[in-house]
Amino acid sequence: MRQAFRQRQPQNSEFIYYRVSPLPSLVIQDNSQSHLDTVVVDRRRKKWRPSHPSPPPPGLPIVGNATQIDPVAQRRSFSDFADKYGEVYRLHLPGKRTVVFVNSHRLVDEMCDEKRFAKIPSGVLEEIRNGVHDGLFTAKPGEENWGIAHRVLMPAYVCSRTFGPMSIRGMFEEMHDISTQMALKFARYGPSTPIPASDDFTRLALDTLALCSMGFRFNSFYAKELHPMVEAMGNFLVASGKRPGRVLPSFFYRAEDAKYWEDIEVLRNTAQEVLEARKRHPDGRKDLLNAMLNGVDPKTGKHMSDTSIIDNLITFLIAGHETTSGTLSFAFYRLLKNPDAYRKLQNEVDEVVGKGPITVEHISKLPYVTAVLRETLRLDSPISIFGVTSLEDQLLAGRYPVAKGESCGLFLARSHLDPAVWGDDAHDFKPERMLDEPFNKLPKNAWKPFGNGARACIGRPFAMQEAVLALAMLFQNFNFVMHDPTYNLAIKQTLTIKPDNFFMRAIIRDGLSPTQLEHRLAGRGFLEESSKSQTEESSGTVAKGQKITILYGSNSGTCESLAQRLASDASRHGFAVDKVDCLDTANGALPKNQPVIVITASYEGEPPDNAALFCSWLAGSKDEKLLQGVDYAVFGVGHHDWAQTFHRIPKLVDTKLEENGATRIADIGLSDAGSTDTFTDFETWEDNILWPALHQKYGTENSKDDVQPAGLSVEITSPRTSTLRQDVMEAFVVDTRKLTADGEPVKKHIEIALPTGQTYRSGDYLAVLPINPKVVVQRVMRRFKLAWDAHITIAGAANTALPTETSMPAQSVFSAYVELAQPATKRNILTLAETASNEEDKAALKKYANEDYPDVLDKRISVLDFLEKFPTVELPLGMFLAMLPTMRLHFLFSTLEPVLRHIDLLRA
Ligand code: HEM
Ligand SMILES: Cc1cc2nc3c(=O)[nH]c(=O)nc-3n(C[C@H](O)[C@H](O)[C@H](O)COP(=O)(O)O)c2cc1C
Repeated sequence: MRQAFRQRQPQNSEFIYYRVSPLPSLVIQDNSQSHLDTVVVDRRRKKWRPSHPSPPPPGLPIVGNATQIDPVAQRRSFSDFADKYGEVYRLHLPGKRTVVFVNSHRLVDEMCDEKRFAKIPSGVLEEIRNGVHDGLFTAKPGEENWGIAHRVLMPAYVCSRTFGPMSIRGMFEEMHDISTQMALKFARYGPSTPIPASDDFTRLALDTLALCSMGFRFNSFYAKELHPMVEAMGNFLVASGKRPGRVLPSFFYRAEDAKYWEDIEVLRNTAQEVLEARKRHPDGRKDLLNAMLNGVDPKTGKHMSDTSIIDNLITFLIAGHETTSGTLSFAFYRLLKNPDAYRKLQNEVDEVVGKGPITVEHISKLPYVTAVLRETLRLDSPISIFGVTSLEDQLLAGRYPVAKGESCGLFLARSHLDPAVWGDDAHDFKPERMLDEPFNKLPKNAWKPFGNGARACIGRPFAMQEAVLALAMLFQNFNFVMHDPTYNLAIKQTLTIKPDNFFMRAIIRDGLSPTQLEHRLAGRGFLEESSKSQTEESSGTVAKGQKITILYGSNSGTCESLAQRLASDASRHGFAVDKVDCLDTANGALPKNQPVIVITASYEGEPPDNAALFCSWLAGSKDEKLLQGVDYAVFGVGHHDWAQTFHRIPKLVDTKLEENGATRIADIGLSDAGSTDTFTDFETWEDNILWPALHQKYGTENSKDDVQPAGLSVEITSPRTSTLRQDVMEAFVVDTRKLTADGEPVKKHIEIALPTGQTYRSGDYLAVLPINPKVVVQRVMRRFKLAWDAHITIAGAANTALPTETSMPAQSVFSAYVELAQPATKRNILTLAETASNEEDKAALKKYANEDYPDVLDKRISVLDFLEKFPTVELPLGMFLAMLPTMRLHFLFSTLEPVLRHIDLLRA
């Protein structure tokens, strides 16, 4: 039985008794109580006064707060709790488990005291332990293998030449090898291809770890399929994440469990093969496997056992890949959202590394790059929470009780924003606060992305060297832009967190081709290329005319469409468009020997999202020779409502380009979107100012043959008939007339012009592939609560004549591909009855399917009619679609003689 203990309440002079569960005592579910709601009152004293004003998260019996934690976004749930309950709260989980979460620096600091709290793997870590046992990450306190591995490996991780048999520095070349693969992949994608940041950084981290830890190449940048070990690891981690949340008896998870153990076997067998191969063919590689094989524990004199080596080989992959890739992905996101930091980082790389190859000596000379990573790890710690267990019954901050053996979570996503440490701008990305001097003065335990004490991350120097190298190499050779400039951080959570759906584009700097970049990265000097494109670059001309670059800064699309319009006009004026893209793609690199036309807006006096990096670079440059040789013209769009900053950005770009040595070839054009038509203003500027100035400067002239605006190349298809495999052609209805009086059943005279090549004789049938009336389609959209522009994609394996694996507007599907008016079949109605939530509706529907079915046929009651009549029916859209016949031909019979190529019909 655990010890009860006493505390004097600050608010009054009474003693109250806390006893920590699971004692036979009363659990208070009282709103007046502290966050730490498991405080239990001794039965003798039912009265208990709060030590803190906020209530705990109210939970449900048995499952406690489990249902309030979003299983795919736990971090968000914990943040919401932190908003509501402050610096500390306790959650109740199934199995009478409780976890105390701390969100402030002062409480994290207390929990970092290893005499009071220790890491004892539980939850997900316990599941991972099934695969890697007492490996470093999942070992329990006091396990011998942890001590041996820790002491053998610590020197290997120390980032200095003077320590241990090998060091992280010795792994630089192999890290460089994998970073080069990634850089070349970016280069070969080209500037327009969206790069899935998290995926490519995961490839980088995995391949680097496998190569540096065991000399093994996953070749993720080349292989389409994942290596079996990588796949098994992914499955194993996902399963480990799910297993702690199980609520049913294990019998129900037999298939999942079998797969889980199978994946563990794949991981262990692969690691074992690597180990045995190394033992058979020892080499002098400076990798972790050799460090583990050859290292001797200075304390016990023991070597690591084979099992422990295998456990730790897998552990490195698990602990090191998502964490490092998440850090790099977040760093890119933060840099792209903070142009000043982006520019400072790139300037530092340019100054320190220059244009030559990056060497290991550069790594420690890039303080700003390091600061960017530290600041990223503060705001977006990939492991945003780490756990410890209380070693005794104790009070936090002298007032919050925590029981011996109770689990605790140090929630870095909040403690890293504590204004007491980070100030009011804690949410801002400011790498300056992480430069060595301020960083070294931070309060103890304020920055904990790598965990704590003896159980802190052993891979920290490895990860930092790898990440600094990747950032330096990428920024030395590329500029980056967000693929979607309006993207805002969304988090994907697995074991760690990473940006979800974050895509960027990479534009090679210095006008290099991918081949030239390859030479530079390999330190082989500059490669003169004799390719056609290089020759064209220097002359500035291509077969179709003088090259022109068009750049836009645009959030809501006006300036982008003006840019596209200018591009489509260019050929008529003797110019060939080299590039139309956002201004950020020209950050630090404006082309020479060709005119550059800039079209941009302003937002609250700031640049549009896709021009921020460019403007930051330009505003920060004061070198009248920097842009010599660049010819430019600017058109700006603004709105007079923003009087103080009206046209601020286009005017700024226009003057700063000139100040930095570029030549203005036409006067700035400006349009006020609030008072005139911008497109007309633009055309006037184009025709009266821009093209004449360009002709004068470049000696070009308007094309004589191609005087019409180019327009877009358009292909018209009509996929419905081929998808539905109906051999019909388009015919025009020339005339329709109603032949019957109002109130009588409608009869119409319809006159149709036959398509070319079609003949018709009296008595022939006419087949029509109809379209459902708009009002009926609207009824479906309403019943299924579909937005007017909703799209539907039917999965490929479905048995249907409808198009699959293609996103189609729902309106088109319901208008043209399915029969909506078909009377419901008995089976349809019985299915509807099954999905009705109300017993009366079920009974009524069953009656329709049986004795009243003739009525259904008589009145042609469709599935849609039933759905509207019985709102309690919850039919999934997919089932509804499956019930409907695909649109078929309807046959009409003509009563009259064909007249020339027209036929006349009577339609009843
Ligand atoms: C930026 C990248 C990384 C971050 C943010 C990170 C973060 C962490 C954190 C927070 C812990 C403590 C977990 C806990 O207390 O439960 C940890 C432990 C660990 N990490 Fe890392 N890690 C990173 C990279 C790596 C790499 C590259 C490796 C392998 C080379 C690695 C290997 C380990 C190991 C083996 C442990 C367990 C140490 C022990 O308990 O003795 N980590 N890491
Ligand atoms: C939130 C907001 C802020 C704006 N701020 C300015 C401004 O500071 N100066 C200005 O001249 N126009 C301003 N405008 C007007 C836009 O620049 C103008 O609507 C322009 O056409 C937008 O171009 P885009 O569609 O290419 O993004 C602002 C518009 C919005 C919606």
